[in-house]
Amino acid sequence: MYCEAGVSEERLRLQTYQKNIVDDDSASKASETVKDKETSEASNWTLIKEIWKHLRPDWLLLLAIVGFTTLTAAINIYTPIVIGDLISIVQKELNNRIKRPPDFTALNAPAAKLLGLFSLQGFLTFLDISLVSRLGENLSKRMRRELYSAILAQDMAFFDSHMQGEVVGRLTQDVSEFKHTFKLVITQGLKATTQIMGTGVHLIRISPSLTFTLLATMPFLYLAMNLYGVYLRKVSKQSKSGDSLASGVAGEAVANIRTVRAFASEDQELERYGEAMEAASLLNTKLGFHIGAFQGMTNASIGCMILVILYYGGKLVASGDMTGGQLMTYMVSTQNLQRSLALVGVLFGQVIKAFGSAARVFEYVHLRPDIPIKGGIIPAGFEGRIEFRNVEFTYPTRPEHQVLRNLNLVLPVGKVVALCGPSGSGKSTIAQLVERFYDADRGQVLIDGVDVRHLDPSWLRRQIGYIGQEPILFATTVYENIRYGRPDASREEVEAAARQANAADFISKFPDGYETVVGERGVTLSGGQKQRIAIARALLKDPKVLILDEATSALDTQSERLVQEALDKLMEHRTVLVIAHRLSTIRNADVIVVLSVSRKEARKDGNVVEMGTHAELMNRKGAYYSLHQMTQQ
Ligand SMILES: Nc1ncnc2c1ncn2[C@@H]1O[C@H](COP(=O)(O)OP(=O)(O)OP(=O)(O)O)[C@@H](O)[C@H]1O
Repeated sequence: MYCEAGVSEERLRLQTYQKNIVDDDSASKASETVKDKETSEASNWTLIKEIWKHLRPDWLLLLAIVGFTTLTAAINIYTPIVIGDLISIVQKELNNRIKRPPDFTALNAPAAKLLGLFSLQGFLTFLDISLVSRLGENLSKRMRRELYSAILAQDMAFFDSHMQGEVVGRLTQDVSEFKHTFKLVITQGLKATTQIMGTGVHLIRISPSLTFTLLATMPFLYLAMNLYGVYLRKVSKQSKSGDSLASGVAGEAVANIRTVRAFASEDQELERYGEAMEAASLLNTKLGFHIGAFQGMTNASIGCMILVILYYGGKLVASGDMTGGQLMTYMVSTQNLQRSLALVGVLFGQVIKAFGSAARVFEYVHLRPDIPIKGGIIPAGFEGRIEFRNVEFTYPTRPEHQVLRNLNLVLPVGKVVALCGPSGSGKSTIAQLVERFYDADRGQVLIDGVDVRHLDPSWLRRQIGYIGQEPILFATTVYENIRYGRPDASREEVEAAARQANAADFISKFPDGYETVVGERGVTLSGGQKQRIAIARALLKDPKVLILDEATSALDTQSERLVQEALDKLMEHRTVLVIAHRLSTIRNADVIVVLSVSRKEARKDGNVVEMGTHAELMNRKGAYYSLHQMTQQ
């Protein structure tokens, strides 16, 4: 069927994928799927440019935050100086207390200054946090929008080879993680960096030679951090993929909980999730190891810096180029510097992770689908003649299995063409090619004589109505579900479509009528009810071409009668392609096409075994006749 095909391949792919990411060190290799064109490693610079694109609309807000943060950092550098002044006054009064009684009024000025600084600092912190929160939300909103629109624009081959949970995970987890780190970097990181620079200047003023000795070691440290950072980013991306795959496994089971329950396969699902978690946890542990090593090295480097100060500063004091007090002040300032550097180190680890997340977000954004959702010719009129000319087709996710071979088929305007044949013979595939969910590998699918590849896909899909065996409804009201067929339809048109589809009666019996919420995928409705809502939706869409994929096969006789009646109305004056297993439903079709899975049976080595009306095919006593006899037994 349309949606369920390829589930087993998906699992196989998942297992291979998990094995890859554990065995293989290369994140890009791990994320390769059959039809994966995702770019492996976007450079940091490209990522920064992407992020900036989403930040630019808020540049004023960003500037204000940078200004406020810098001011907060300046206050943090200045406050110890005022505290020092205050201590000096106390010290002075202490020294003079033998000569005269202490005069505490001298304390008022620095105390008032401190009060002003603390109040300003509090106010700036409030501004910073609230503005950064706003900026982060705006940024993540834009990223999510762009990512979601990129996901929705992907072709079916993409959805065949990516797990639902993994795709949605990028939209939720990855964007959230990026947003969280972004906010931290803008507030804490910026402040720490400014403090590092401010304290640095302060240190140069105290002792230029000692400070330059320290600075000389910096480029080596920077280079080492950068090199290790590149590697960390790769490991981080792998670990994120592992996490997403685990959520994908759980998401799939929860989405298909009815099947899981019916097969009592809860334990099996738990085990599958456990395996995925195990793989993810191995990768996360590896990441933790490297982040630990990175931070350990940062701390050790800072310790070495202190040693340099003591050693070199001690020599300066001994040679009379520096006082003991100055060395003390220098040490205290470097302690502040060390704290800021440690914070930057911690943030650096987070930034590495966040870059991994951003890379995963923008990976999909840059993925160009082979079949776009829009663009191309929009013909002035549309008759509805469909032709398959020498079509060959293989699903991209299963290149070794050719599904359609030399298929030639015409769906005349306003006629009903029925496809029958064994399971796997390609009936649904033909329908998917009409909708251009996939492109033929060779040959052409022509709509009114124009190759579908030249037509605007969204225009084409608007001309086609599809009713499947298990209609998918959205978790909203009956009314909204019907109106999905034509969002600008009026209430009267929606109700008229429901009446035509034999749905008005049961809808009016619901206490909330058209406002009844149908639950996820329409679970609160019966199969026949869902089917009639889907028919009402299709009636409202009023398509020229209709595809009925085993639309009544899952229903009981009573329900089938109601649905069939509705379908008969829907089929009037349209080109209809019926996919059927039960031959009873296609007796009246204008043309019946019998397909085969095996090459031997088919004409000219293609898929079609026989073609004709019911009477012609019965007289021929060939494949259709045999199928008919089988269903009669
Ligand atoms: N998305 C997909 N990716 C890979 N292979 C697929 C996909 N969908 C279907 N197939 C394979 O293509 C072949 C034809 O499938 P299709 O669904 O068209 O058959 P069908 O005649 O409609 O079968 P059924 O009557 O069981 O619905 C099958 O071998 C199937 O496994």
